[in-house]
Amino acid sequence: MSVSVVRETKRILRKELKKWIAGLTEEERQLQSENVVKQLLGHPVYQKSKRISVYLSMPQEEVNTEGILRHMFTNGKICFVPQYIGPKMEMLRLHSMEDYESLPVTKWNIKQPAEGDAREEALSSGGLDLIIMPGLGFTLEGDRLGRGKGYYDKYLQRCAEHSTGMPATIAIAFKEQIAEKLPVTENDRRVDEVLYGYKDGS
Ligand SMILES: Nc1nc2c(c(=O)[nH]1)N(C=O)[C@@H](CNc1ccc(C(=O)N[C@@H](CCC(=O)O)C(=O)O)cc1)CN2
Ligand SMILES: Nc1ncnc2c1ncn2[C@@H]1O[C@H](COP(=O)(O)OP(=O)(O)OP(=O)(O)O)[C@@H](O)[C@H]1O
Ligand SMILES: [Mg+2]
Repeated sequence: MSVSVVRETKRILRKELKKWIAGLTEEERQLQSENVVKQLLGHPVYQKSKRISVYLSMPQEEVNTEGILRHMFTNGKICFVPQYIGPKMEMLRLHSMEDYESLPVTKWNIKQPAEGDAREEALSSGGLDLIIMPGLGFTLEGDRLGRGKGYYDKYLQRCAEHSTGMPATIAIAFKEQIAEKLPVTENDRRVDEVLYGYKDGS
């Protein structure tokens, strides 16, 4: 597939996946979120990680990460969250649930630290052990379709070039976000593992 065909295919797939997710009921999304968060909290890679980046979920669109935040703050993990400004994304320190609640939302309805908010930045303060990855679609081999700005691909590229080294990556998803195959280019980085929710709670 040529680069432009991949780009167009990704665009169509993003639209389809957004529709799929929007078609789930609130209850289904909540049950799957609880299930996949439980899998993550029991995962040995999460358990041994200290410095962890987690995305702040968009209501109705993504696996809800509030349970992860609560667990991190009560279990001595050091929490970093994305801040995207223009083409660039950083991971900045988040201190508590109160800190989380007080964050402003971006024009895409994502909670994040305001521009100019002076916070510890992950790569200049020791790097990350684990990144919990958002996205619209995933394969079980770790291919990932994001929201189309390349923020995470570029961030992982920076991590790879940085002295603190490459963090582990675990994606969390609704089972409806799992695809057999996804179009990818050479900039797309695979995630180490994809965890997804089961509606029956098993
Ligand atoms: N919760 C959460 N936070 C996150 C991400 C994410 O996927 N989930 N990101 C992961 O990257 C970064 C933000 N990524 C974004 C990617 C696209 C658009 C956006 O403007 N989307 C529009 C228009 C797209 C366009 O103009 O081409 C849209 O979707 O309608 C916003 C943020 C950082 N924070
Ligand atoms: N490491 C990189 N360096 C430079 N540009 C990159 C890099 N990774 C991705 N890009 C560019 O970013 C744009 C969006 O990439 P892509 O369509 O893969 O986004 P995505 O993976 O869906 O988004 P995200 O990573 O933000 O969730 C593409 O034009 C791509 O070439
Ligand atoms: Mg990509």
